[in-house]
Amino acid sequence: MTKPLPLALTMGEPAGIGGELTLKAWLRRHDLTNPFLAVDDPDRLRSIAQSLGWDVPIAVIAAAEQAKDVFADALPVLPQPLVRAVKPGSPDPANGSAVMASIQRAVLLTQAGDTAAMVTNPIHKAVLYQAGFAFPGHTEYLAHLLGVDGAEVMMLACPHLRVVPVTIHVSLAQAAAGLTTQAIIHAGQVTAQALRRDFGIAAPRLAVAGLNPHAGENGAMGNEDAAIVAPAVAALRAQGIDANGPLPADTLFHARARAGYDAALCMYHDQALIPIKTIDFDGGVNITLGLPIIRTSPDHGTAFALAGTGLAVETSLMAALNMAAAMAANRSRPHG
Ligand SMILES: NC(=O)C1=CN([C@@H]2O[C@H](COP(=O)(O)OP(=O)(O)OC[C@H]3O[C@@H](n4cnc5c(N)ncnc54)[C@H](O)[C@@H]3O)[C@@H](O)[C@H]2O)C=CC1
Ligand SMILES: NCC(=O)COP(=O)(O)O
Repeated sequence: MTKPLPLALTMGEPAGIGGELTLKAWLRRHDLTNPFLAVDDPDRLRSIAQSLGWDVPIAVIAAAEQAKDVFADALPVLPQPLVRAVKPGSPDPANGSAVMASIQRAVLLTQAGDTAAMVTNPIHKAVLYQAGFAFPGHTEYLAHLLGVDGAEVMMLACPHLRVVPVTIHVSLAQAAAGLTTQAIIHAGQVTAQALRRDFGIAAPRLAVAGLNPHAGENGAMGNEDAAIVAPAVAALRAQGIDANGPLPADTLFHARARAGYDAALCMYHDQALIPIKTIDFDGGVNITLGLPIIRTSPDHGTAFALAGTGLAVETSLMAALNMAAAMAANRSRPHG
């Protein structure tokens, strides 16, 4: 049997928990579907492993194809040197160029088909902005690198819930002011396609949350639900997508409600992310839909206070690695 293609795992913010999560994921490699390679600085990974007393041999590789042969015995690393030595918890914007280069190289590897998908370790947005990063996060940066600006859709998934924030990294005021029927339709179309292609759900059901309390209460609590959200639901239904809403968001996430849909379209970041991070912070996966490649990520951030302690929980990264592998396997299967 041929070995599955490796996944490309980025460095993330080097002062955060990404490095130790990468090492922990390799130590738990028997729980992974696919091997992975780290696009990272081999010296910093060696130094974290040594300081934590973890036995992780590092294999510096020159090409992705070498990863699957060494993975059983060593962590394969495509070298991406840091600019400055790192102190855990103390980020240095001088390393921003290496953080961005790691993301760019993972994109290129996956675009070329050398890796099955890319998985990103968390970046620290404010630190990267100081290094000239001009995007709200990976989601928008990846769309830009891949030439599909505006097509990106963020999904977060755990075994009990999938959520899609229609507006993403903007203030609450901007989310309300900038919400459009077209953005909801786009998110619904991309989500329905992903549920079919990547998650094997033949007839996906979408729940569409309202923006306002009680989905506007017939206009008494805002007119956006009737004026913006309801027309989007109607348009999605007219395209054959099983969408329902606008539904009051406060009653959308309890267990009986969740059984009624495959993904919830939410109108703003926290409406989507609070329920999933509450239900399954340690198992949530962030997925960028709408790209020509597969990208997943743990649902959490850089957790500076934990960096260097070895205490960061690796399960969200493990879930991201296995979800990327499962999505790649689904995409490579012939669809009737
Ligand atoms: N995909 C990405 O690159 C993401 C990046 N971020 C960025 O991370 C930075 C820090 O964000 P915060 O809001 O502080 O969120 P955070 O997720 O880094 O931390 C929130 C809380 O969860 C804990 N935590 C996080 N990950 C953990 C893990 N694996 N094991 C155990 N405990 C964990 C932290 O210690 C902290 O108490 C920000 O710059 C944010 O933008 C946040 C989410 C995703
Ligand atoms: N709140 C989710 C988050 O910050 C992840 O963003 P991204 O870096 O995956 O775009």
